[in-house]
Amino acid sequence: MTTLIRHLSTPEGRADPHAVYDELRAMGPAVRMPWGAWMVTSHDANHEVLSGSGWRTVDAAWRTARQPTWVRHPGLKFLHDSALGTNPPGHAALRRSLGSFVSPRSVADLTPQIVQTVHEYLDRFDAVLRADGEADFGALVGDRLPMAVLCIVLGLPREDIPLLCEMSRMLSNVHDLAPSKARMAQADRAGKLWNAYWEQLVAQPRPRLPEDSPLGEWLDTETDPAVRAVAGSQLNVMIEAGLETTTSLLSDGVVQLLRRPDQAAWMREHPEAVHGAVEELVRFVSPVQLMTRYAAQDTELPGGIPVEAGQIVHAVVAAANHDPDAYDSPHDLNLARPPRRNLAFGVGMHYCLGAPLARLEATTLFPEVLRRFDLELAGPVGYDETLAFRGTRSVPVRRRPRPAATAGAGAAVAAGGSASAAGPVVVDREDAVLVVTLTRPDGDNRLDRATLTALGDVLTTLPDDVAAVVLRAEGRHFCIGGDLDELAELATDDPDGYRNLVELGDEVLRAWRTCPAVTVAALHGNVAGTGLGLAVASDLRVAAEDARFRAPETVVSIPVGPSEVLDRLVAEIGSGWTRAMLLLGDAVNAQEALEGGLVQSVVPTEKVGAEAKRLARRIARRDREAIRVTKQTMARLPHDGPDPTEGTDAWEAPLAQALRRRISLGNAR
Ligand code: HEM
Repeated sequence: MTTLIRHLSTPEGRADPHAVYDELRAMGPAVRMPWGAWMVTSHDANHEVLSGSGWRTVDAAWRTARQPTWVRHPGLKFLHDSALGTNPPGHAALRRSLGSFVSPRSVADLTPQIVQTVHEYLDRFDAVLRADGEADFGALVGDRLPMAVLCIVLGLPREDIPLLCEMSRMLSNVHDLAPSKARMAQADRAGKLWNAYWEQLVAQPRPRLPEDSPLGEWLDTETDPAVRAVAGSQLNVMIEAGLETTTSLLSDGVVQLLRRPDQAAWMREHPEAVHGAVEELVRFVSPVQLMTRYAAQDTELPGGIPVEAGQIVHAVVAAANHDPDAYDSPHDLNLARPPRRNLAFGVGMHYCLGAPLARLEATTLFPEVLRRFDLELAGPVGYDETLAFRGTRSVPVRRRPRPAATAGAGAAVAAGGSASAAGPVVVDREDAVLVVTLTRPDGDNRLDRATLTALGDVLTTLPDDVAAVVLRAEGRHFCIGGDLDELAELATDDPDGYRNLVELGDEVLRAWRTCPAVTVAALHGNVAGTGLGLAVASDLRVAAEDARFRAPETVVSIPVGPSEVLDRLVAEIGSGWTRAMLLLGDAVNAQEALEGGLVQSVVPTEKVGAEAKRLARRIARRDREAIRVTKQTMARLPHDGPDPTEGTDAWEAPLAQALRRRISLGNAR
């Protein structure tokens, strides 16, 4: 057993502790450690020990009875003054007082500032990567960003970030399973430093705190003397709890995404599913590996194992989060995994107070890393010695070499102003504005495979310095939808090709919706089916007076299934209007579209392109970063109604059937 546990501290064990956790799990529901404590690895046992009424977190009373010298260690003193190291009845007041810093409301108010900070740290990382060809994501982002965010949340001076990181990291040694004397001594030194820092921070008239500092406000308004007496300890533990954990999630999360390009690609393609994807990363990484509890009285662990009052149990949540009885293929990262609550943020009365904040950081950072960089690991990942945390430190990365560029199949890109006439899509560049024109007037700009591919190419090769993209069309109509004839033929002759084309349509609409530049659609004539989807996936929509909007599918006996078009329609005009458009199939004219929120302005038909370009040029003059962050923030807002992209598979068969029926009836559009 000693050898097995020791292996956890070796570089191999730190890199992959699950081989050991699996072995421990195979030994039974609870395993006795050489130092007399029990260790539990199953999901059920972890859940019981962390949230059952017969268990207590290790507190001052337990320490005094068994380790009377604990009071000599400031780090342990902070811990047992704080919510994290306290049991009822004292715990509730301490937890309540900390809650104000990280309530969902406070986090929502600070979101723009936090999102901005994520970008700022990625810019710094980018600069080093450009200059040196390689950069340590762990040191430059994972280590520092969580502290920068904590400084915003608490209102601490930003120049203190390096000192706070240093102190906090050394102090967190006290949470480890069996910290060495050297690591305890390091924590003790850091504890003294913290005491001096805290005194200076709160000394009246508090010159070190920014004017609107939440901590300053808290110090002015918190009246409970029991809470005030331990304010410094509480703040210290809050920082420790928020730093080490979030660092591991951000750094190790990126490691896992780089190791699994298929999962990274999935995340890129499914921005709408980022919350579930982050929960899976939290489960997979489990920044807190284990937590410790003691039995309040003589009791039993699941499996009938007797435990005496006061005896210690280590709940290995990292193992519980990889328990095959709780998760299918638990050692596979699967960002599309059906939701099931994991234990990474704990469970029960000590459930993580900072979870909304950590989630915000992660849901902002991961997609942004994937959007901005194509990275690979440039060397081994470095982990700390700690067993209690994942302890991810250095993550050396470099840009992945690009395969030789291939020209877009159908998009003709003209760099300096004049557009080429080839292909179903023509692209014209005017400074920071790109004008994309659908040029298949003969086919009423139907979105066939060639047009979708060309549009997709435009988006994947979009230069970074393009601020806005105008989408317009030649001919009588903007776009009358997908090419149903092409789809119907495929549905009959080539099921794979058919499925592939349906997916391509959704992918292009998704890419258009998540385009980093602002998109402006100039809409005239008929705007129908997938064409309507392109319109509603655009950020801004200008309608010509002759524009008519329509979702004609049910009129021609085609069922409407979960799709980007449906998702966007519900988000933009609400489910009532969407229902009316889908079920009646009637055309909505420009004025009605304006009233229903489908477009934001209506202009004379001959001016629609010029008006869209005017808006795009206005956007191009704005601060690029402010626009980008705002667009991202908007994309995060939930819309009402269920996720319409769920259950796509169930819809594909009826659609194919309907299309085949069209062919057999010779039912041309
Ligand atoms: C990915 C990031 C994070 C993870 C995985 C995580 C995990 C956890 C876990 C497992 C617990 C329960 C400990 C126990 O039951 O003994 C906990 C508690 C706590 N966490 Fe987090 N945490 C994270 C981020 C944060 C952040 C950003 C903050 C603060 C801003 C924070 C503040 C706290 C506090 C104050 C507690 C103690 C709550 C109590 O005892 O009532 N955490 N966290």
